[in-house]
Amino acid sequence: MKPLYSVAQIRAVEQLVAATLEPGALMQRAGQAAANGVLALLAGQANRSVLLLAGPGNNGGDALEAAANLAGAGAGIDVAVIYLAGSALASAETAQALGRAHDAQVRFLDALPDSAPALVVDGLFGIGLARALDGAARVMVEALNALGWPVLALDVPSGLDADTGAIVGPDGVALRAGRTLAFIGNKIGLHTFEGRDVAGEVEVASLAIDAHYFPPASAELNQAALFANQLKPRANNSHKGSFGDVAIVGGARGMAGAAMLTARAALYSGAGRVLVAALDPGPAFDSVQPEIMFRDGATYPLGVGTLVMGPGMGGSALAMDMLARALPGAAALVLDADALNLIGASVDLQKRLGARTAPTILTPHPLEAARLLGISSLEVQRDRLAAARAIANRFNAIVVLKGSGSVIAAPGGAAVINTSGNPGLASAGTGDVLAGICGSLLAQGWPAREAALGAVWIHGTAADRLVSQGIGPIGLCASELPQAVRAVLNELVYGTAKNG
Ligand SMILES: NC(=O)C1=CN([C@@H]2O[C@H](COP(=O)(O)OP(=O)(O)OC[C@H]3O[C@@H](n4cnc5c(N)ncnc54)[C@H](OP(=O)(O)O)[C@@H]3O)[C@@H](O)[C@H]2O)[C@@H](O)CC1
Ligand SMILES: Nc1ncnc2c1ncn2[C@@H]1O[C@H](COP(=O)(O)OP(=O)(O)O)[C@@H](O)[C@H]1O
Ligand SMILES: [K+]
Repeated sequence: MKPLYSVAQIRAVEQLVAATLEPGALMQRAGQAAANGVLALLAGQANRSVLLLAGPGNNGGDALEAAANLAGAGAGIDVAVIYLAGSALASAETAQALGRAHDAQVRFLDALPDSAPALVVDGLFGIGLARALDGAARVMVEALNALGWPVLALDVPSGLDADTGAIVGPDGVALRAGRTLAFIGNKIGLHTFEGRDVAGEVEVASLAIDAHYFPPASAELNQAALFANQLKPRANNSHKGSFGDVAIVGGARGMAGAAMLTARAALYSGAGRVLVAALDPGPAFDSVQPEIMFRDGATYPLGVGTLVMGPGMGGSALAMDMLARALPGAAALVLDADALNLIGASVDLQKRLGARTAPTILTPHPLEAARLLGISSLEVQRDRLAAARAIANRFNAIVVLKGSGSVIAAPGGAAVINTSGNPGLASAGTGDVLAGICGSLLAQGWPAREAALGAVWIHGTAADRLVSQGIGPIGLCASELPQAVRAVLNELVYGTAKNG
């Protein structure tokens, strides 16, 4: 498991452990871990200067401890500190760390130096950040963001909400770090919304705290281990019926492409047979992918198999009627795009959705999630975990809240945050592909939660693979994903993929 903790949980662990140790011991461990991290990053570099920013609280204390350690490390490092003391008295631990930094002959500066240090260490604010950055801290963060000097954030990049991944506002700023060294445990907000961009690569320094001090994690990071029990090699004696039927219900006039992308994704991720139940007579076949069959949506039986409803479905009376018929049925459902918008606008459809007993996956992007919850997309983004959980609980379904750091939530269960994927996916049609993978895995017998976890991980990993081959992120097309999805899935099942 790759656990994620809330700030409240980390605080509780900190209190329990601190009571068993000498005062300041945890801060000293954090400072030592930070210094070790800096030394590792400086290995082999000619530039040996490090600038540490220390804020008024204990995050600042960590930076001061790290500065003292680096100055005393005998590694030829030029250590400079900018200490932005607050109006209130520093904690005893931070005051002690300040004394150690002075004793170690660390240079204290009043302003940013003229030339770039090898590394900036951000100890301005950690989990105690209570409001948007202002005054000197804000000026410094804006200047550093403009300069683009490499930054190692201690615990949390200053300005970021460690619970939600939002930049603390209103009108807030956060220091963009290339790396973050999280203390005690990994934090939710480092991995979703703005968090991935602001925190960069995240490493955890547990400060030698024993596992028994930790509560059950409030979330975890997605990894192949979470769905590995479904990755089964195929029997020789199998046939197309062994791997399920997926019908894509969509493709209203002018939007056939969305349904085609979903169908191709379902095919390339292993469904036995893939059909498009089209809302518009449109094309009779897909000339690129002739394996896909086409049916008239109006008469298609909606009560069996696996249906992916929504891609290019539109908001017509027929679309509404098909949803009303499918929701009470026994078909496993993936509901995406227009299906979600229709449900968001209809109390009757919402009731039918909530009453379902067959497997159901909802794949909203933030605006679709907002419509389902009757709030704004900004509110969804401000707490993505809470939004995904609320939809899962309200509609008794597995939910994938899409976007950077997609959140997968199950009713009453812990949420999972996905780490694969990149901005190459930020183009029209990639969500249709995701819905197709979800439907395909459901049709192959995966339980809904594993299907969602697997689909999101594979979809993101496929995009990462394409980018590593020079295909994107700029200009990566949704139609390029299915073949990469096939490669990733086969490697997972037949053993050569990294189970990251
Ligand atoms: N305790 C321990 O054992 C350990 C703690 N650890 C470390 O401590 C960190 C948490 O420390 P923390 O609680 O002191 O909070 P921190 O993030 O330093 O900021 C709070 C300070 O900032 C102030 N302030 C807040 N917002 C502000 C703003 N916008 N603009 C200006 N000021 C603002 C606030 O004062 P306020 O003005 O709100 O009264 C307060 O002075 C944690 O992330 C980890 O790095 C590790 O060493 C492990 C052991
Ligand atoms: N910056 C990003 N990083 C990672 N994944 C992303 C990013 N932007 C978009 N995605 C993913 O791409 C897909 C986009 O889906 P969606 O918004 O529904 O697009 P569409 O409806 O046009 O297909 C989702 O799976 C989403 O998580
Ligand atoms: K910080």
